[in-house]
Amino acid sequence: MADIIIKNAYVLTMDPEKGDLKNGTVVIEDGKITEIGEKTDESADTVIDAKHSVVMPGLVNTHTHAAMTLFRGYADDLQLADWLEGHIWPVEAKLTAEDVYKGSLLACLEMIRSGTTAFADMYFYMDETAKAVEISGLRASLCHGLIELWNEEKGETDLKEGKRFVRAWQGAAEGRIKTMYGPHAPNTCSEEFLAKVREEASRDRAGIHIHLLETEAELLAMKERYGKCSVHLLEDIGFFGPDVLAAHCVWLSDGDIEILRKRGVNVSHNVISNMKLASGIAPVHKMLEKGVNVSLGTDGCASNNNLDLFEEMKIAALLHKVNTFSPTALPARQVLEMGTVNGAKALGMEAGMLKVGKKADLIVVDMKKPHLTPCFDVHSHLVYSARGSDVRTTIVDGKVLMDDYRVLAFDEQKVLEETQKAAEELIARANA
Ligand SMILES: O=c1[nH]cnc2c1ncn2[C@@H]1O[C@H](CO)[C@@H](O)[C@H]1O
Ligand SMILES: [Zn+2]
Repeated sequence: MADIIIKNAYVLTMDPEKGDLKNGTVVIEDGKITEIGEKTDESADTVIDAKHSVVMPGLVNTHTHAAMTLFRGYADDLQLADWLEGHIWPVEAKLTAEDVYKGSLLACLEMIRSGTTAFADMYFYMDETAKAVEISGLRASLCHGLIELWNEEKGETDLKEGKRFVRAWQGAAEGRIKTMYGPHAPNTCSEEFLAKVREEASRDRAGIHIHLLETEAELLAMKERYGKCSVHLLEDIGFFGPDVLAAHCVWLSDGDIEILRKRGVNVSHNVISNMKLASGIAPVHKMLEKGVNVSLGTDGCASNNNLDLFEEMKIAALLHKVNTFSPTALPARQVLEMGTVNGAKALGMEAGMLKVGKKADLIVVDMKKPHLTPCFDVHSHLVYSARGSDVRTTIVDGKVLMDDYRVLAFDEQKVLEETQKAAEELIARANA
């Protein structure tokens, strides 16, 4: 007997060998996909009728700061340095562990509702984010943000906490939580510190999540300090490898792209954050052409201002078209790959594709909506017309987290009320 059967669905497998099934069935047992086909002889405790719906792999958000939902809409329309140093960091200084728990739980709620099944996060009080992930049922790769700022003592304290976190949570929540090291960026951490982080990560067999060449200011500061850009600096200290997740990568030269490709570095493209903070346009089409693994991230809610990866897919597809003056750049299918397969690869997760043996991390998208009618091409609809709010059912690790728009993991109203209150109190403390 299986656990869940999803029937009567348009099955978008994202598996190039299998393709799509117009009217198919997906069988789930023990957290994994055990069967995909036209029909099944199995029976199950839970049968989901997915008529007029698409079943697809859950989306993977490869760069966010979940608890920053607390700052949603708090500081908009500012220069990045002013935004971060003048507005966000002063409020972050007043954050408590409880705030981070509430903000993270709200983020998990938003992700469950908008079809994200896994995410990569870098922040502080990460035990709290891990607890929120544990309760919500999502999958995540988490790290404590290390912001050394050339202060040896702070570097040591941060690294110690980063290590404690890596060891405490690796493989937790029945394997749904992975941990990484999170040096903030090459222009906020010294060369020596970055080398030390690399060493510790290798020792612990944990990956590394870092912001990389997000702004031109970073590029200029690096050239001034080291006479080379961030990518060359990291290459020279042996930092790169397929376990590195680099967020943004906006200001890359062709030579930098070649280094990232050669080292198998995973790049998280955070198109909305880059547009909102006017950081620039990442050379995504070039990276994809060269074979770099590029996935999608929302970044935190202070620079987005939501966690809806459907929006991210659409805007990525559009921006790179206008930027290259080529309407054939980043077609819908490729953008779907970025949101699913590539994301799962970046986080080293056996998901991102509906295939027998893969983790049962999947979503059901309701296609019986005015903005999704008529439907000629499901891929096109998912990228150009659908929204996160069209997701009706979210399943992670074979567990139903949202069933036909009803969130089961926790009390949704309570999360909304408590986070609103926590955010108001936090801002009041910061302004006191
Ligand atoms: O786009 C960004 N660029 C640089 N830093 C960021 C961005 N978004 C969030 N943070 C900051 O990164 C730290 C995570 O540990 C936090 O201080 C967060 O505010
Ligand atoms: Zn970020």
